[in-house]
Amino acid sequence: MALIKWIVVLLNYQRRRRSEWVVTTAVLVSLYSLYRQWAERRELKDNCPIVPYHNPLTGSTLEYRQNPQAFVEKYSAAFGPVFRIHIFGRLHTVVSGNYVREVFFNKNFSFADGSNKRFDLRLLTGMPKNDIVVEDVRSVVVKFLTVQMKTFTPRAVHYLNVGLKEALGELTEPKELSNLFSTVQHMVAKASASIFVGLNLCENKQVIEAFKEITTDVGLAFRMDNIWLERFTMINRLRMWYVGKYSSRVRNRKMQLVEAMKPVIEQRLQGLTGKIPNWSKPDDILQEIIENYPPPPHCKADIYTYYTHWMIALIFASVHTTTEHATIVLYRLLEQPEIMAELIEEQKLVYGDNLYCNNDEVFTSDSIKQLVKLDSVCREALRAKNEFLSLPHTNSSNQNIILSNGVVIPPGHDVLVNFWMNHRDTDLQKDTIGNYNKFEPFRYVDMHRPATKIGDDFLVFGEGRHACP
Ligand code: HEM
Repeated sequence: MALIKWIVVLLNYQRRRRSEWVVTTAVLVSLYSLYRQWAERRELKDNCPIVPYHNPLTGSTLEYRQNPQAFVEKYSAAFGPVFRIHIFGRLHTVVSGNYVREVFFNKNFSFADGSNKRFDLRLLTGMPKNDIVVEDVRSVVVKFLTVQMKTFTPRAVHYLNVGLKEALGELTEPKELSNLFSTVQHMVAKASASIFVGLNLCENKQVIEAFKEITTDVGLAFRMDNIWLERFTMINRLRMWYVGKYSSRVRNRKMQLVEAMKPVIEQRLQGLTGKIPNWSKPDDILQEIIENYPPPPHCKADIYTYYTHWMIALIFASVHTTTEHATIVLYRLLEQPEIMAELIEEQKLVYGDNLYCNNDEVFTSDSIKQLVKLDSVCREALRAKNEFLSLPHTNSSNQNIILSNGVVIPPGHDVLVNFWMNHRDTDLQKDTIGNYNKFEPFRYVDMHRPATKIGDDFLVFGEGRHACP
């Protein structure tokens, strides 16, 4: 009996200690957050309006997440193109209208630093610091991908078709799908792999799995929508580092890619030294990287992992983004199926009988440019997509940046781009149709605004020095 009493006392004591810990931590966290807010607001001594909020710990985050469209419309109408909000645990400045270019074109604003606070690819996938820098990734895309569009376009079209057949089988009769994303994801992964790692590796199931899944794996291993945790940049960086180092989900996926690529990299390195008779240089991005970007002297990763990190950087830039945006376009077409007939008519005009003769070579970048109606559907679907406050940019310099209206952005402070309002701004949008809350498929026909033309009125690919190449 005495023993039971003693155990109960001990358990109660432990429970009390645990609650004391929880309460103490909560108090410290709250005090720290309040102090940070006070310090931030003291630093921001301009007259920029701040969206009112009642709870100093959560700010406007819940209101924004509940209905982002209503939120941005309400406060843009109330405060104009530049205002501040307390969101995601910190004060941010929101910019819209022509002010967005003051952010995109200023070299002291960094998209990489802004997005790394919430999603640092290097930490999350265990890539050593400085082995691969974003400027080099951009150069690779510009020098070896954009320039070679003529060669790569028919290949991409071919492998999109192969991917479609693999995902759905031979389509001899209509098939019902529960969603489009996974089919498009398979198609995009297949086409991207054919260009990034080449024609042999794109037949490897493990490689395609990794191309498809690695972004989701990282997203599942690291969730950044915890309203209490998101304010702590350092703790979140630690969490990201932990995922990159210890998450078995991420590590296994990475190893899957390394193991598949190892023999191919080995063979290519030997081929370059002339040890393989009749070896011909493969025509893909991996080959260009092997030849032009050898591991830097400080690189501690083995050569296979180093080149795999390159592919991971390219996958993160391209596979999920392309899948998501292509899916958005397809859903818009499903919403208004009557548009299809016009698009098929346009394709018949451009390609004639070639459309049905299974010859991917006819899909050149020049012929695709003639599909102006399809292009307009793509641009319009992306203009009208559900994106609100995004593309965070941090002032990465050690001095204040002053916007042309006098608003001061101190070092380390983040700016969010008001994507939603710019895409509906009647001063910026130049077409004659108007009605920007509606999807108008042929809004851009004859407007000389193809889906690739970026600007203040179309921010899907960013703008300025770091716009999507
Ligand atoms: C629909 C698909 C895509 C979308 C919506 C998209 C969107 C974006 C956005 C918003 C940025 C940041 C721009 C800025 O900071 O101003 C970006 C940067 C970038 N994108 Fe894309 N992207 C797409 C596809 C691709 C593809 C296929 C590649 C090729 C590998 C790619 C490579 C890059 C690179 C390398 C950067 C970094 C540029 C830099 O920092 O200088 N993207 N993209």
